[in-house]
Amino acid sequence: MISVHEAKEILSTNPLSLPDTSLPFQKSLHHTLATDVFADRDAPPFHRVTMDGIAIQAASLKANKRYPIEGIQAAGQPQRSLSNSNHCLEVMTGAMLPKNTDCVIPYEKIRLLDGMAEVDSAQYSPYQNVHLQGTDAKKGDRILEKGNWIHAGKLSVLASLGHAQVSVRQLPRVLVCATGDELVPVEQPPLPHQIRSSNVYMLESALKDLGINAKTAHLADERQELKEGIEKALKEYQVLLFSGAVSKGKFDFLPEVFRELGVDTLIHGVNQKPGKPFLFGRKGDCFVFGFPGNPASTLVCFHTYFKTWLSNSLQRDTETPSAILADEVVFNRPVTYHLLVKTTIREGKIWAVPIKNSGSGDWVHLSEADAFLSLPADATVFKKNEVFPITYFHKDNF
Ligand SMILES: Nc1nc2c(c(=O)[nH]1)N[C@H]1C(S)=C(S)[C@@H](COP(=O)(O)OP(=O)(O)OC[C@H]3O[C@@H](n4cnc5c(N)ncnc54)[C@H](O)[C@@H]3O)O[C@H]1N2
Ligand code: MOO
Ligand SMILES: [Mg+2]
Repeated sequence: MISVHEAKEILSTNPLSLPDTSLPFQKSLHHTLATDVFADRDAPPFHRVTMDGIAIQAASLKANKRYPIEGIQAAGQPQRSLSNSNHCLEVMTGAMLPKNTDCVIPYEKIRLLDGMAEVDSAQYSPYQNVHLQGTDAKKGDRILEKGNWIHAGKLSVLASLGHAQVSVRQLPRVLVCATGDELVPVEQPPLPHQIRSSNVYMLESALKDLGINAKTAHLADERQELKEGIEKALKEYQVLLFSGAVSKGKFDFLPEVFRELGVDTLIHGVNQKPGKPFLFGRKGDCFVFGFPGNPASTLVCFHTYFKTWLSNSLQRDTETPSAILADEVVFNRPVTYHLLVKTTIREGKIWAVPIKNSGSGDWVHLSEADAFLSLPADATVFKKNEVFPITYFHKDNF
């Protein structure tokens, strides 16, 4: 059976080819930038007032000096000019610093009386409380890079730079398909031998976190139904995510049906726990992921394989975070062990606390985990304080 590393190699040599597309910037959230983005002007574009108060010339300051007020410079008004160096203009946060002034004194440090502003002290220097033009970026500077993931902060940069349309990598059309005769819809009371379908919603939600609005389906453990459903889906979607029916059972028809439909199975079985029967294949430009049906297996394989593969296909910049194991773990089998954990931050470090659970079918304790550590196959004792790669379930980033 191949290792996790070998499986990832196979995935990385079979990327999905995704064209670039132009989107209104509000719709670009969670997409990957396809171009660098440059500043169209300085940031800030003018000397920006940072406190509500008065603007004066710093050189004119004396303790208890009274400045006649010439008027108000509000945010959004063209720049005013101070006509007398012993006068002041009231200024509001976000306004242009008026011409012939170089310092802002906040209202809390002055008294307003009869059209005058009296200052407390002379302890102000030039450009105090002023955000100087071009401090953060100069016109032409690169602000965002191709491959950046667009989150709320980056989306606001696109707005600030006037990118009403933005060039991004297209996200794939994905179908999430549950399999199994035992599954009933959430709204339906299950009979004693039935369970509620949950993995499909788990995958649908995990995809939403990546900006992908997937369609969902449910196919019975019935060869012909599976064949017809999948044949159609292979033509309509770029990615099919299945949960269940990939192991050794008499009704685990997926591997066989894929073969019959001409899907080239590139991975079936990985030396890992959970998720041993994981399957990956392709037919032309349509890619197929068969996640083992146990809920923890489905979720761990989604993150380990699908997410990594998508990020690679999108040429997105990624990080490989790690965390400190908070308790010793012994695992006596030579397989990669994806250990469910809950993370906490203590003394500025990320600690991973193992979640006790009864195996990959235990969805109750799965919900307590926010990540998993991947413990290597070539060791059995994993000591407290050792550092291992971590994958987060809920982190926005890849
Ligand atoms: N003889 C062997 N048996 C099994 C092996 C093996 O190697 N040899 N592998 C085990 C492992 S590991 C796993 S994981 C499971 C994987 O099974 P399948 O992918 O074939 O999935 P199913 O048989 O369809 O279901 C397994 C389990 O998961 C539940 N399930 C499935 N889909 C959903 C869903 N959408 N929502 C909620 N729960 C779901 C299903 O009811 C079963 O309980 O096989 C082991 N067996
Ligand atoms: O390895 Mo399976 O994925 O645990 O039940
Ligand atoms: Mg099975």
